[in-house]
Amino acid sequence: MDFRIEDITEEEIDRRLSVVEPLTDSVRQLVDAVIRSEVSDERLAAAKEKVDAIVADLREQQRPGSFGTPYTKEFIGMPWGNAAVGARNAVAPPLRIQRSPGLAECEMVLGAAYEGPGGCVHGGVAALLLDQLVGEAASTDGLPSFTGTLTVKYLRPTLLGPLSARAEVTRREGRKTFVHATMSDADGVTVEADAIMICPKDFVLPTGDALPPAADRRLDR
Ligand SMILES: CCCCCCCC(=O)SCCNC(=O)CCNC(=O)[C@H](O)C(C)(C)COP(=O)(O)OP(=O)(O)OC[C@H]1O[C@@H](n2cnc3c(N)ncnc32)[C@H](O)[C@@H]1OP(=O)(O)O
Repeated sequence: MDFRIEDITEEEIDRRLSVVEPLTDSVRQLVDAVIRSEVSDERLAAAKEKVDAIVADLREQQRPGSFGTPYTKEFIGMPWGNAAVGARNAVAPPLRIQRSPGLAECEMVLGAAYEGPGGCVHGGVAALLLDQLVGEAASTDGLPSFTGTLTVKYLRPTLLGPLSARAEVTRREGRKTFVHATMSDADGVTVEADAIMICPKDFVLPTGDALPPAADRRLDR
């Protein structure tokens, strides 16, 4: 796992985000436009040429493999490639997660890129987002927790559009944290999930350091 340390300030994080987040948003717009565009085949083919040129430009300098999760020395996490919340990942819906002890919540608008059955959210996307949320809720005490088991129950179709999601810790037993999560539309809960999150035994950072005290850790931003 890549938890490398990057020695930068919060101001530098903000500066980098101010550059990449608008780019990621534009790529999200691109994805949505490709799905829904009804322009001619010729214009679609011309768009491909332009996109290929942008890709070639960006690939002139790129890191090998994935983005990983760098941390500052103050243990602020930068999971910017994350599939659910990555600031540089256009696949991730633009979630803004609110955290308080044992609780993670967010509101979102899921559009055409997240479709499963016609007009409805893909079940795997709902599971992805709830998986992230249970991880965030379990980690609000600063202990990194991995999903051991995630059980998802789809109560009724979730229509694309404005939605909210919530995950709450229900109990802790040693390294195990139990979390209940829901996804809801304006009429109530559409998907619910229960997770057993586990803090791996003897967790140490790849730098060889033990984790700092929980109060000093901010696993995400
Ligand atoms: C802020 C960040 C948010 C991030 C959100 C993202 C969430 C994710 O998607 S994480 C990625 C998906 N999950 C994974 O890849 C995890 C892969 N699995 C593993 O790494 C390990 O199996 C891990 C860490 C879950 C458990 O390993 P380990 O620490 O060795 O567990 P182990 O010591 O055997 O067991 C500890 C306890 O957990 C239980 N347990 C172990 N595995 C599981 C499991 N899969 N499900 C439920 N319980 C389990 C054991 O029964 C044991 O219970 P008890 O103490 O009561 O006997």
